[in-house]
Amino acid sequence: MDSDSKAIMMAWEKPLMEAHAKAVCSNGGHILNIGFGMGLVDTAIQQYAPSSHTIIEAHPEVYDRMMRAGWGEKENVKIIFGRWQDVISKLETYDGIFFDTYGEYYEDMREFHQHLPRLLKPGGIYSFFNGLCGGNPFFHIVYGQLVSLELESLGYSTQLIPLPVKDCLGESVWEGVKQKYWQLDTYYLPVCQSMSESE
Ligand SMILES: C[S@@+](CC[C@H](N)C(=O)[O-])C[C@H]1O[C@@H](n2cnc3c(N)ncnc32)[C@H](O)[C@@H]1O
Repeated sequence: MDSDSKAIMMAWEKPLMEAHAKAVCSNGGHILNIGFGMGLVDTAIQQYAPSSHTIIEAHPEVYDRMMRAGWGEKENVKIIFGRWQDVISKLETYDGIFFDTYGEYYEDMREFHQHLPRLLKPGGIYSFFNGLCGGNPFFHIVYGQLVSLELESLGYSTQLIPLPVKDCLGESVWEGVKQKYWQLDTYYLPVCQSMSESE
């Protein structure tokens, strides 16, 4: 929750983050996650014991919380503090990449996608938190198509895997929250792969 009671990440997303982790860790190897938040996806990634697990986080309070929780001492974890835009030159290549800087704009994610061909190894899997227009079923599908087309122009095919979320989302989840950022019954989990690999 931010200082204005606007939700930016909530515990109901745990099963979704577990599904994202499973997708990006399906080849094992070296994993990159951008945006630590509550650490849900990173906790799930750790369960797959990747060879290396790089986390980029920009918010000083989130970074402090990560350090206090011992993330800095995990053997296979490398934490890069800063905005991904400012630290991208420090990155290597990865077998799995997850991107969730929710709070940033679509344009930021779009800019990140331009770096995928350099960051994602051949055969690697990319996924991102698909909260695009999560309050409107029509525009959510439109955005899903748009981002798939943009990724296609970079050489990636995108599968949007439907996951039912209605049961995780009773009214009590939103008590005290100003803006429901998600109002749909189905979450479409993106799984992107180079088109030459997925043929
Ligand atoms: C919604 S949370 C991520 C939640 C995470 N997927 C989880 O499983 O808990 C978004 C995170 O991205 C971070 N963030 C936002 N913009 C960023 C940027 N430009 N570079 C790096 N981190 C950023 C925020 O500080 C926040 O911790």
